[in-house]
Amino acid sequence: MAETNPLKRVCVVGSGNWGSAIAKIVGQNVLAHEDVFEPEIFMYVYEEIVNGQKLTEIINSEHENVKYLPDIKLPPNVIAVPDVVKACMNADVLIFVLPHQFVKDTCLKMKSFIKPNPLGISLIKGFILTEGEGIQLVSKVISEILGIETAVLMGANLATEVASEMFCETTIACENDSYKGLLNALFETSYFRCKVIRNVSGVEACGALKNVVGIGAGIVDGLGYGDNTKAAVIRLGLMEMMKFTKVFLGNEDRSVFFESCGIADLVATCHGGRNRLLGEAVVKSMKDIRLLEKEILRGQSFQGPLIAKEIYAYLKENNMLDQFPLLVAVHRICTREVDPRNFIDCLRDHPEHM
Ligand SMILES: NC(=O)c1ccc[n+]([C@@H]2O[C@H](COP(=O)([O-])OP(=O)(O)OC[C@H]3O[C@@H](n4cnc5c(N)ncnc54)[C@H](O)[C@@H]3O)[C@@H](O)[C@H]2O)c1
Ligand SMILES: O=P(O)(O)OC[C@H](O)CO
Repeated sequence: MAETNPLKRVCVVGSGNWGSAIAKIVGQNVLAHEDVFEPEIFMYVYEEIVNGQKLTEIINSEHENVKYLPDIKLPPNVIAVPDVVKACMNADVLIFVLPHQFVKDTCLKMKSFIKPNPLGISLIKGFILTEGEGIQLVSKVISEILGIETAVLMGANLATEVASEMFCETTIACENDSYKGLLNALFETSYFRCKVIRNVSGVEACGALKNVVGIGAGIVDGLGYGDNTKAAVIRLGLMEMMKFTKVFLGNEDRSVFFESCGIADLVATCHGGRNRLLGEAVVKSMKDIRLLEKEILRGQSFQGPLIAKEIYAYLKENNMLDQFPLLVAVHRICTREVDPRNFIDCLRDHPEHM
């Protein structure tokens, strides 16, 4: 009888700023739990040429993702693989950490090649908008395409700070309690404190929505307002996040907003996130946001504008635009339909004040 390997093989699907930072943690943790995991992990890298060399070759020789997470060494047991099928085919655990617009295509490529029942974990903060189907949670799309159970991990986790081992917390959500030990073994470190809860959809909604509020925080920074105004953006943004989660998901569990994925991630993003940078840039320059993304992030991506568009489509279809003025204004400012200077009116006239 063929022997089955009891050790679990882990694959990280994605290798941007956050993908590389989490690969560092997971790479170290699989070595610390050699009775549970295979010692090597594969990291799927969307191949590109950097300084005349393939990025996968640079990562595998220098153990550094010089483009997306420079100056941070990855453990040598993190192996960069340019073919997603080869990266995922023997995996028992699939960690998804791609910008959400690439999730569907990537999962469709993986679909026929994965093992029967791997556990998926999505670290992706976004929604997926499909023509005719509306918006969906990323974890749901992964689960539907691949036929797997998908947990989520979201929190106040600016990747560069995590990679530099500055203390932070995160929230993991999984409906199946039996995975709790495995999830802690994969992700927890002395500087990355994980709390495992059950509310998958609530945690994921927080992760997506805070990116849009983060742009709003950048807009008030760009307009020259101070901390009180930013606090108003955070508060009104949080109220809209709670309301959206209730109407979109029927999820009324407010406790999730007090976890790291909720208020903490909102505060971190509104102060130090890439989406905040975009909001500020949109006020100071009339350039198209895709050009700003290229100039400011040089390959990384702002997820906020796409998420704002996805939310806008949902609200429009459901005749609820007037109930979410902050989320709607961010979308209209990003598309240049509305002058950023009008953003303060939307805060002043917000229904929360009525
Ligand atoms: N960066 C952070 O601080 C952070 C923290 C928490 C969560 N997140 C979330 O993690 C997710 C991934 O973000 P990131 O920061 O790791 O990425 P990133 O924005 O740094 O980089 C973009 C990535 O997309 C890849 N890519 C480009 N075209 C592609 C294609 N056609 N197919 C597949 N991949 C392609 C690039 O190679 C690169 O790895 C997002 O949902 C983001 O919101 C980011
Ligand atoms: O840099 P941002 O705005 O994409 O936010 C990064 C993380 O989501 C913060 O937790």
